[in-house]
Amino acid sequence: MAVPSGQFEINPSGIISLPILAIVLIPWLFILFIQLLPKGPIIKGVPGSFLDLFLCGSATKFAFLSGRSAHYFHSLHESYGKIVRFAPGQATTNTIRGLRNIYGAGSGKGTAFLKTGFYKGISRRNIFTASDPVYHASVRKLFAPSLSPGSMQAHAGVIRERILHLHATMKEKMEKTDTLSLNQLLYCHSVDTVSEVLLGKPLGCLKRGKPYFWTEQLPRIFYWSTIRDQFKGSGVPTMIKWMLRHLIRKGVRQSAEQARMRLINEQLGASHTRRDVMVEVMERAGTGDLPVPEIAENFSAIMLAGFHTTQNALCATIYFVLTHPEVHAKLNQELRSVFTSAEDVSGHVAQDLPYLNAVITESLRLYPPVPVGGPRVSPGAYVDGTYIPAGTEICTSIFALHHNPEYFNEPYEFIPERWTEPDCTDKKEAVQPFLVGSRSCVAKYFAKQMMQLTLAAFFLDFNAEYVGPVKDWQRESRCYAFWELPDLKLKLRKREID
Ligand code: HEM
Repeated sequence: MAVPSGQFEINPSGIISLPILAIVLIPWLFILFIQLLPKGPIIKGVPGSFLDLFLCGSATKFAFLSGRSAHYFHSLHESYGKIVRFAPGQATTNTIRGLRNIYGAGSGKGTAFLKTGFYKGISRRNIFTASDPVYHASVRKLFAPSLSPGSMQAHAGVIRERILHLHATMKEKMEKTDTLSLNQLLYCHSVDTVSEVLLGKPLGCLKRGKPYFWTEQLPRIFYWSTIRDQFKGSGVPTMIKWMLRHLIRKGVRQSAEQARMRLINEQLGASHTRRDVMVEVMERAGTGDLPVPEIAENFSAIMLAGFHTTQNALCATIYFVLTHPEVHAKLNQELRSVFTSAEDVSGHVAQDLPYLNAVITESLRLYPPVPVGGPRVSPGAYVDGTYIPAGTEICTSIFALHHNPEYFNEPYEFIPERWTEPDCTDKKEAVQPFLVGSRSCVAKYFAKQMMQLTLAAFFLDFNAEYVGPVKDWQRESRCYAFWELPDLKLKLRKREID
């Protein structure tokens, strides 16, 4: 009988019979199961899914693979409490004390919760991936002074120039259509701004109309690093690595790295027209003992860490403001009382605007760009009253901490007034999107300044309306280290200044 069009004919002799499939599959699954059984210490007294314990943390693995890890960790805390086992040798906390115990612990030998092997899978040793506290401290000492609040003020003018370029690009596009998707534009803006402040050269992504491939590698690298971490010892990562190398994307990661290092090395040799971060760092490096290739590797790491994080935060804040008309009106009123347009936004004034900063902090609370806290290895210490044996992996889920109902009234609501009303009883110190301690975000003030200036300028220059399909920004986002954002589709009009 002829098979209807669009369907495949099934040849019964051509398919593998069920018993043969079972003979092959069952031993393979059994070996995989044995390989994935926990090899580290068992955490006693920490609750978690009983079923998952015997299924090698497969629910967690699925959550990571499907981009639901932030929500999954939060739901584990809702079911099991403040410290939860999310895989046989791995635990998470969602409390302020837990956060301080893990990330605020000293960096002394034997007392610090050091970064886990997960980071080694991301790239070579640098400020972000290093677990050795001595090496990390030497790099941090070299870069941190140029990213302090005092130093950042000197870059406000450059950031404003980038913003004006962004607005000019948007206005040009608005001549053809009044509806724009801002995701890529804000990504290009973040890349150009971060590279200009750090290296003294905007990469020209906005001008080009799209990012360079190598600027977008980090989420993929994080994704594969997570898979490697979750499936370590099972042979699965080796198989995937082999397939990627030989069959699919031969050398993509390598050429991305080469392109990035070429740019940095060019800038190290170029003459700079202003005192950007690279000029300052190289002056300081003259008296230290970090070789130039190591400094270049660190510039690369710092730059990459800034691209997606700031774009995530900018997009989310614009979405939250535009979907809350009363917040939008209040913010406009504050901005217009001190600035006329994007041309005159200034870092000094923006940093002291209470409502603008409340909007930013509330957005970072609801939608922290790094939602699942960085994993650390316990040195054998108490975390919020529970002993976590040496060698166990533990983290604070920032998303779960920021939504902890013990700390926040209406934790799922966007309420900037939490940060301005003196009577508000919410626990403010529970909001730590940049983490705390010696491994917290080294560029926190840079990120904040970029947000203050970019957002102030956007709301001053445009009347905007959100016209995208999303009703719940958080639920509709996938999380692979950073968020994979929904479409920030806006209907825009240039604001007439009266
Ligand atoms: C809103 C924006 C940002 C947020 C929420 C954020 C958040 C974070 C968090 C949570 C960490 C700790 C990660 C971990 O331990 O696994 C971190 C580290 C780091 N961030 Fe950011 N970040 C932002 C923007 C930036 C920018 C703009 C840059 C650079 C231009 C940057 C550079 C770094 C670096 C280099 C580290 C590693 C610091 C160290 O270990 O000493 N970040 N950031």
